[in-house]
Amino acid sequence: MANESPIPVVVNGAAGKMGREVIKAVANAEDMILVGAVDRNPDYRGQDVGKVAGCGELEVPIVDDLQSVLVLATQEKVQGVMVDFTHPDGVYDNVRSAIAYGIRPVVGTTGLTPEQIQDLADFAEKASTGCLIIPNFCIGVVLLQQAAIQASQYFDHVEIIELHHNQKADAPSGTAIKTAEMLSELGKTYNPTSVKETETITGARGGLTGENIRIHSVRLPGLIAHQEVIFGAPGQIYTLRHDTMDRACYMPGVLLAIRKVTQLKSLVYGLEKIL
Ligand SMILES: NC(=O)C1=CN([C@@H]2O[C@H](COP(=O)(O)OP(=O)(O)OC[C@H]3O[C@@H](n4cnc5c(N)ncnc54)[C@H](OP(=O)(O)O)[C@@H]3O)[C@@H](O)[C@H]2O)C=CC1
Ligand SMILES: O=C(O)C1=N[C@H](C(=O)O)C[C@H](O)C1
Repeated sequence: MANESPIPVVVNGAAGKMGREVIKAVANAEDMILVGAVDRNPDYRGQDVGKVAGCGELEVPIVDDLQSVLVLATQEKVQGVMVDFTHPDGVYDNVRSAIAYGIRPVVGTTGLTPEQIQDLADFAEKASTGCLIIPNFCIGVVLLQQAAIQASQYFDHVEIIELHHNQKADAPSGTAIKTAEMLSELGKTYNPTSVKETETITGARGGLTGENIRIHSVRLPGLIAHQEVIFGAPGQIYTLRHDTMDRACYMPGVLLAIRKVTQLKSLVYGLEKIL
């Protein structure tokens, strides 16, 4: 880092649960400089984002106009990065805007459809701009996914249970969708059925992915983020489980992504691809 300029970082969703953690992490990273904080929640408008995040004044006010912050970021000496932890309803437009301004997106927000991800990939490719979409920044989750891929060579039956706090907007979780996609990479058809099933309560068997894997979503206060991948075979059950106890667990992955995206010229989907 010695003589290099710090990476200018804009945080979108800065007043949210994840946004506050990112503000603290970026403020403490010597090779990054926070240049903008955006959030649509009117309760925090104009407030210093460092005070909101609980890490002391940073002299960066929270604003609700992403475009103006992106324009400001383009004035920096080196190309900036936008970290997005907002909401499924706005993330696609946020990412398009950032790429249009040449600001590289690091996207933690889940809920993008496969079509939206493909469209953003095409847009990033045309603009030769790096973009990272990471459904889960936690290393423990990547390890769980890799163990699941290994187990899937030997098990034909698998279901996923994801459990989250009840403020979560999207279901199933981005992590569960990505896990099912990763299990499909072997080209297997999972869960061959031998009986005709009837659901007397719609949804009782969970949501069925294109990989023929069922995902069950639990939403309760008291939870943060948890996932089980359960494999079954005659006479045995193999369960993989990951538990998030504190959102700080995502920060090493977020900082890594901010650094890595500056070296990319296209869109990459998944933390496992940049480790
Ligand atoms: N990839 C990962 O590792 C992780 C991903 N996530 C994902 O990150 C996202 C955010 O999670 P979390 O921090 O818990 O959510 P929060 O609701 O706590 O925070 C989101 C913040 O962003 C604001 N916001 C929403 N939409 C916009 C927008 N279009 N422009 C500007 N600000 C906006 C919200 O305001 P308001 O309250 O007014 O809506 C809120 O202040 C979710 O999609 C979640 O699934 C979460 C944890 C880890
Ligand atoms: O909303 C959350 O909290 C989380 N969302 C992400 C997801 O949908 O997978 C990542 C993690 O599970 C926490």
